[in-house]
Amino acid sequence: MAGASGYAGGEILRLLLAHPDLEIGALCAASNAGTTLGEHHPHLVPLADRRLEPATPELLARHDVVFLALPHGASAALAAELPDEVVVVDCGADFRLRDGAAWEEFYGSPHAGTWPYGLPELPTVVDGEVVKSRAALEGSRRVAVPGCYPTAASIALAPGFAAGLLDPQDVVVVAASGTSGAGKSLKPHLLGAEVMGSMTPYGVGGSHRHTPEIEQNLAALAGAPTTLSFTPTLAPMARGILATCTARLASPDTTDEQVRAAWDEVYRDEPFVHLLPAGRLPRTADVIGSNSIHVQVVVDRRVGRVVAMAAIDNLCKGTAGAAVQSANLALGLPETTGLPVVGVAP
Ligand SMILES: NC(=O)C1=CN([C@@H]2O[C@H](COP(=O)(O)OP(=O)(O)OC[C@H]3O[C@@H](n4cnc5c(N)ncnc54)[C@H](OP(=O)(O)O)[C@@H]3O)[C@@H](O)[C@H]2O)C=CC1
Ligand SMILES: CC(=O)N[C@@H](CCC(=O)OP(=O)(O)O)C(=O)O
Repeated sequence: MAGASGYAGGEILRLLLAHPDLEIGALCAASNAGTTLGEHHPHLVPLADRRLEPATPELLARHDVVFLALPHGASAALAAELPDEVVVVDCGADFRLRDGAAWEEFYGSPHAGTWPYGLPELPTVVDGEVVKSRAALEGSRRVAVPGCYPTAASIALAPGFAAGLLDPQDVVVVAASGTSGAGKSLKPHLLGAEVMGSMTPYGVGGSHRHTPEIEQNLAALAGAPTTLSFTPTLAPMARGILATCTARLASPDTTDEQVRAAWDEVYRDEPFVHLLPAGRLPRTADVIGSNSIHVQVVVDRRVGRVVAMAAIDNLCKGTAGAAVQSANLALGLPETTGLPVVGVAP
C-alpha cells in the first residue's frame, strides 16, 4: 500500500487487519519513509513497529493488490509502472472522470484515463439498461475509488434518476464533512481554533472538483446532462459526511409512495445501503467506523422537490471501505468480506 502514513491509508490498514483473505504487505510513504507506522497511526497496534518504505513501482509490483492513497495526480505516474495483472485500487481522483475536458478544468493537469468506478451499489446505464456498477468491478485489475462527497450525493439521488422521476436540471447538493476529509497535511483553515465550534462553507460557486463527478454519475442515469449546484461545508468533527440533496420532480403527479418505492427497489438487497424507515433521518453519528450508508428520501410537496439525504463515514465508505469492497469484487471474494456494517456510537 502507498500512502500508509495518511488518513485514507490508515483506514485501509484498519480494515485489512480484520480481513480474513488479505495479508498486509509493504507499507509505503514519501516524506515519512523510514519512520514506523505507529508514529502516524498509534491505533493500528499490530502494525506499530512496521517501517515505512519509499513508494517505488518495483516494491509495489510484488503484490497481488496495491492500494494507492496518494494526493491527486501522484497515482497516475505510479500506476503506469505497475504490471497489468496487479489489482490497483486508487483512492485518488486520477481515474474517476470520463470527460477529459472536465478533468482538465477542475484539476488543471492532463487527464490520465478512466477506470471502473468503485461504488458497487450505484445504479448506472450500460447499453440502455440500468445495472449496478459492481458489474464492471468484478475481475477488474483497476479501480477508481469515488470521492467522498460523490459517494454520499450519488447514492442519495440515484434511484430517482434511475426511475425517471427527477428533472436532471437544477439539482442542489449541500454537504457537510468532517475535517479528516482534507487529509493529514497541515492546513491553516483546519487548525483546531478555526474548526471547533464553527461550520464553514468552501469550494462555493460551482468550483469544487467533485461537481463534475456527481454530475457524471447522475447524468449516466438521467440520459441527459445534469446541472448541479454543489456546496461543501466543513463541520467541527473528525469523520462523517451528511449530504442533503434536492431535485425537482419531473411530474407533480408522482406520489410519495412511488418515490419511496423507487429508492427501496434500488437498495433493498444492498448490504451497505440502508434506506431508513419513514420518519428517521440519517445522522453521521450512526455510521462512524462502518461501511454503511444511511439514506432517507422525502417529498417537499410545496416546491415539488425530492429531498434525498445520505450519511457516510468519509474515511470508511467514503474511501477505504469502498476500496476494500471493490478489491473484494476484483479478486472474486464475497463483496462484504472484512467490512463492518455496524458503526461506533454514541
Ligand atoms: N480523507 C478522505 O476522507 C478521503 C480521501 N480520499 C483520497 O485519498 C487520497 C489520500 O488522502 P488522505 O489519506 O486524506 O491524504 P493524506 O495527506 O492524509 O496522506 C497522503 C499520503 O500520501 C503520501 N504521499 C504524498 N505524496 C506522495 C508521493 N508523491 N508518492 C508516494 N506517496 C506520497 C503521504 O506520505 P508522507 O506522509 O510520507 O508524506 C501520505 O501517506 C487522496 O487522493 C484523497 O483525495 C478520497 C476520499 C476521501
Ligand atoms: C473536508 C475536505 O476537505 N474534503 C475534501 C474531499 C475529500 C475527498 O473525498 O475527496 P478526494 O478523494 O477527491 O480528495 C475536499 O473537499 O477537498
